Parts: sequence; C-alpha cells; structure tokens
Amino acid sequence: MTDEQHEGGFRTDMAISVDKGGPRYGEFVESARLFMDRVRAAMPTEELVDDLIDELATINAKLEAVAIDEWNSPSGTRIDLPARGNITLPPYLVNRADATGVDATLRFTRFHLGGNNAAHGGYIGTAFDDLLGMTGALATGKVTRTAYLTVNYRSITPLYTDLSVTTQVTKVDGRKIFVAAQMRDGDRLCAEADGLFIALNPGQP
Ligand SMILES: CCCCCCCCCCCCCCCC(=O)SCCNC(=O)CCNC(=O)[C@H](O)C(C)(C)COP(=O)(O)OP(=O)(O)OC[C@H]1O[C@@H](n2cnc3c(N)ncnc32)[C@H](O)[C@@H]1OP(=O)(O)O
Repeated sequence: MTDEQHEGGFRTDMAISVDKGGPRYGEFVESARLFMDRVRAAMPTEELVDDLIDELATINAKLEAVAIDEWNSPSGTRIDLPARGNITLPPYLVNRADATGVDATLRFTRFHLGGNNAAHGGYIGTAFDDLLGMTGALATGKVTRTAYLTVNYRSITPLYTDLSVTTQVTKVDGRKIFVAAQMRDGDRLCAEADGLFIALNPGQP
C-alpha cells in the first residue's frame, strides 16, 4: 500500500496480515517486550550502561536499515500475535470478537508499572482504547476513531495476572458507535470505560 492508497489518516482496509516479518516475528516482539521490562527493573552498573549503549547502537542501526512506513509495517497488523504485534499496546489475546463486542485476556508486566506493583492507569486506558476501537471497527466494518473515552478506576489492577477485558456495543447511531468495557481480575472489577467512536468517512484525515 502506498501513502496515496490509504485514503485518509487511517487505513480503510486495516491491512491485516499473518506473515509479515516472518514466522519468528512474534518471538522478536516478545523479546522486545522482555527488554522493556528488564530496562524498567534494572539497577545497572556504569560499566554495564556503557556496554548496553554500544550493543543497542548496533541493534538500532540494524532496525533503522529496515524501517518502513506505518501502512506497511507488521507492527499493528499481525492479527495472529498478542496486540497485533504492536509493542506500544499492553499484550492482549483476543478470545472472541464479533459485531457485538470483544473478549480478551490481558497481562500487564513490569514495563506497565504505575506504583506499588499495580498497573499504570494510562496503560489501562490504552488497552481500553484499542479494544474499543476494534469493537467499533467490527460493529461497522469501518475504521473508527475515538471521540471520547471515560475510564473509571474501581480497584487496583495487578501486574503479572491474567485479566479479562470485555467490550460491548451499547448503541449505534449513524457514524456514532457507543461502547463500554470492563477489566476484571477474576470476579473483581478493576476498571471500566465508556466511549464514543466515530466511523471515518472515506478519505477523512
Ligand atoms: C479479531 C481481530 C480483528 C482485527 C481488526 C482490526 C482492528 C483494528 C483496531 C484498531 C483500533 C485502534 C483504536 C485507536 C483509536 C484511537 O486512538 S483514535 C486517536 C484518538 N482520537 C482522535 O485523535 C480523534 C480526534 N478527533 C477527530 O478526529 C474528530 O473530532 C472525530 C472524532 C473523527 C469526529 O469528527 P467528524 O468525523 O468530523 O465528525 P463530527 O461531524 O464532528 O461528529 C459526528 C457526530 O459525533 C458527535 N461527536 C463528535 N465528537 C464528539 C464528542 N467528543 N462527544 C460527543 N459527541 C461527539 C458529533 O456531535 C456528531 O453528532 P451528530 O451531529 O451526527 O449527532
């Protein structure tokens, strides 16, 4: 897909894929996630920091050599991988997805730490935004964009725990898709959200 073909600010066809980046792309993304966790948890010596800067310069140069535009990258389009292979998103697995809503399992790790072993509220909002955007897309067959998203934090959201996220379409009114979501640790409600997503018109920036 070229820049001209994507018709506006978001993909019109979502450009989903299962093979870009090859069979070990998922392992690569998980290694990058583990690296982010390790950085967050590290108390390195000065010498180790020197070493790591050099090693990372080599890795970053290799990745710079294969950089590609957002419309064609595997990140965000690999629907066979957690969070579509997008390291920006907290890793979730979709268990069910249809026009009425989505059920997913999500696990926050050290990278997503807010404080006192609990997840950062911004990452909870990020997870809701993406899964509700997916809900809007599946409800309409179109790309949708967040108009508003309200998050209520009801109880502490733990790290290293399988959390369930459930989303529902509550109302569709033309281009407006009203949605809701809940994040639970077992039976305990950790956070809930409601939002409005707007189906983009063709060519809309
Ligand atoms: C199983 C695997 C499948 C995989 C399948 C792939 C799935 C792949 C998923 C990807 C998931 C990514 C999910 C990321 C989602 C973002 O994060 S998007 C980024 C964050 N959001 C933004 O940047 C949005 C910025 N705002 C805008 O661009 C524009 O304001 C909007 C939201 C597009 C609306 O503008 P517009 O299209 O010109 O529409 P406009 O005429 O203003 O409003 C339309 C209607 O909505 C109402 N409205 C608009 N905004 C509001 C508001 N804030 N409050 C109340 N009403 C509002 C208007 O009043 C109007 O109502 P009516 O008069 O029709 O009754």
